[in-house]
Amino acid sequence: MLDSEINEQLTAAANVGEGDVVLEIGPGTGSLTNVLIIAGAFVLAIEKDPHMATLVSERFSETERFKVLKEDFVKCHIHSHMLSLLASIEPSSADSRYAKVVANIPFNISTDVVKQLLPMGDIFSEVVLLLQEETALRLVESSLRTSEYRPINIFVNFYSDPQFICKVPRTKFFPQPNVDAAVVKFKLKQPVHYPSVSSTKSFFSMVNSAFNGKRKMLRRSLQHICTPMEIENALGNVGRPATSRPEELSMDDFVKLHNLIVKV
Ligand SMILES: C[S@+](CC[C@H](N)C(=O)[O-])C[C@H]1O[C@@H](n2cnc3c(N)ncnc32)[C@H](O)[C@@H]1O
Repeated sequence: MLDSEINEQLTAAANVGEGDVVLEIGPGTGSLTNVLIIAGAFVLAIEKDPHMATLVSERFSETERFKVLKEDFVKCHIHSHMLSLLASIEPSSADSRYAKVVANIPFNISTDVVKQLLPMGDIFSEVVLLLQEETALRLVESSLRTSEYRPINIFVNFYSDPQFICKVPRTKFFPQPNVDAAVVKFKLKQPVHYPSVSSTKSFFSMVNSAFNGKRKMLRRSLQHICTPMEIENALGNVGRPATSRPEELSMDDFVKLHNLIVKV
């Protein structure tokens, strides 16, 4: 069972208020759901365990502000569910076209959640998650020239502005796990504000190839795209040395490099 303080922190981090539409993943018995509903939100929850889903649906049967889908988040068509929910709710403010995600997710689906939700800036304004602290730091704080800098950091910054809200020590949980957690907020960019690339698919494919040979220079690891000479010239145009390795390039550098060497 979670300390109620954590549910309050998650709800406050997303600034949940009257009329907000919130997606919750894995409500369990509904302790966070309850805080969200009290804050005035309409909650759409996705719960994989049918028994839990029935329990939580019974718990909130008195309110019209709660709906639960008995589905696995990883296989669920979030986009269509959210669009029909948003269309069914009377808009109370200009911002009510956008929903929020507030969730205390099982840690084993953290990457799936981040990869699925961050590119949904057309329906969500922010995604607030309780993550394992180590994952939170890797997603939010890893920066250039560190051994932790990975394609997922480029992905996170492409689609959002991430913020580490607070650490949640393991002592706040019962039973106590053997890792600490953290609240993280991803403010999602709207699609018009994504960095300008001709194709996101080819952009992330180039970034992944670059990091596949992490210790390799880009002029070697991207040879399947164009010649080493063309890569060196493009790096020069980006203002980077011809011998650059992937961990030396910021997201903006990768965007510029992609636009110079990939013709789609
Ligand atoms: C750590 S979370 C929930 C804790 C709950 N929010 C609370 O405040 O007590 C565990 C819940 O996520 C559900 N769950 C696990 N994997 C899921 C998935 N892939 N999709 C949806 N729900 C999932 C589990 O059935 C369980 O109810």
